[in-house]
Amino acid sequence: MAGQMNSLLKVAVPNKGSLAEAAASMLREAGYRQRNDLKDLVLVDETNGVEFYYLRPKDIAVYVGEGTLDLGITGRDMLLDSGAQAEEVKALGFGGTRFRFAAPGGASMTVADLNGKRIATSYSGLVSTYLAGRGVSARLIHLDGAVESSVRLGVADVVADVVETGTTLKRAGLELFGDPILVSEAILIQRAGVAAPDGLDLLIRRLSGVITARDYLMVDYNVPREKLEAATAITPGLDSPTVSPLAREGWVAVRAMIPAKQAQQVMDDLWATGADAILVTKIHACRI
Ligand SMILES: Nc1ncnc2c1ncn2[C@@H]1O[C@H](COP(=O)(O)OP(=O)(O)OP(=O)(O)O)[C@@H](O)[C@H]1O
Ligand SMILES: O=P(O)(O)OC[C@H]1O[C@H](OP(=O)(O)OP(=O)(O)O)[C@H](O)[C@@H]1O
Ligand SMILES: [Mg+2]
Repeated sequence: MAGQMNSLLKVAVPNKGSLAEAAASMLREAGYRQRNDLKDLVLVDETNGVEFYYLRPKDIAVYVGEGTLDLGITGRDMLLDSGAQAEEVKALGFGGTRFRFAAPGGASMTVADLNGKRIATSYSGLVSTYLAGRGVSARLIHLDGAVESSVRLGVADVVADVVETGTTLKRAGLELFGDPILVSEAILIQRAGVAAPDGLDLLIRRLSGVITARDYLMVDYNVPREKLEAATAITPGLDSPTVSPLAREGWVAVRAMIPAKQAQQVMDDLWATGADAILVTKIHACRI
């Protein structure tokens, strides 16, 4: 198969930071080779026709937007901040954050209160676009990190930063205000306004397989035939559940995929309906 490919698909992967490990794990789970040495800058996976470039996550949209690399994994917040000519192809379901304003006593503030304020952020592009869209005029103080300390240290009145658990903000004595500027997660990006590169469909199918295998479990159970309708209403499956005959008179076996987060509730509900031998198993890989 590799022999048929005339050129390798060039994919950028975060080399460090919050997304790096999760991105590499997802690619590994999808069957791609990943680097073992964190100092490697490039890894060629000839068998799968892909070349991985390990780059700073904030730079990835730039490389993809310029067309030097075909695809990249980065954060949605980073893509929008960069202003690069790249677009989101697929959300990857990890690295979830919110991008928020916060200030001391922020609980009583609104976005309109930002007029004339100094806002510290590492995402100046994202914040200036947001403020311009709302007719707010503020001074942006660009910092590379540890933005939460800027207010205490007197260089800013407000911060606009990535929030995951909110612990860092709380420690700095800051309170959130306004709607989230952006809900972010890791995404796959490609150059905007050009045809999809060869190999994109296959990569997406593989990544989708990993996401589905993480989000769903398989449930098997036996149920009296007269309870089948009630039971399959609880486990409709993605398409339709598989129903098979059982040697046991009047009973059938059912198999369906269920959302992993609801597994315990589904088992309780099935049991209450009269099902038994309820088994939940992990999906290792799939193509849906
Ligand atoms: N807990 C988190 N803190 C920061 N960013 C996170 C977190 N979880 C997910 N992300 C996402 O990861 C990306 C930030 O990547 P970045 O490489 O800046 O991470 P980092 O942990 O801040 O690394 P560093 O500060 O070492 O550069 C953004 O898309 C952000 O939304
Ligand atoms: O809401 P939390 O769960 O507390 O996580 C969010 C914090 O983590 C990140 O900082 P990081 O550790 O990357 O340091 P940095 O600011 O120097 O990038 C981010 O910039 C926030 O400060
Ligand atoms: Mg950081």
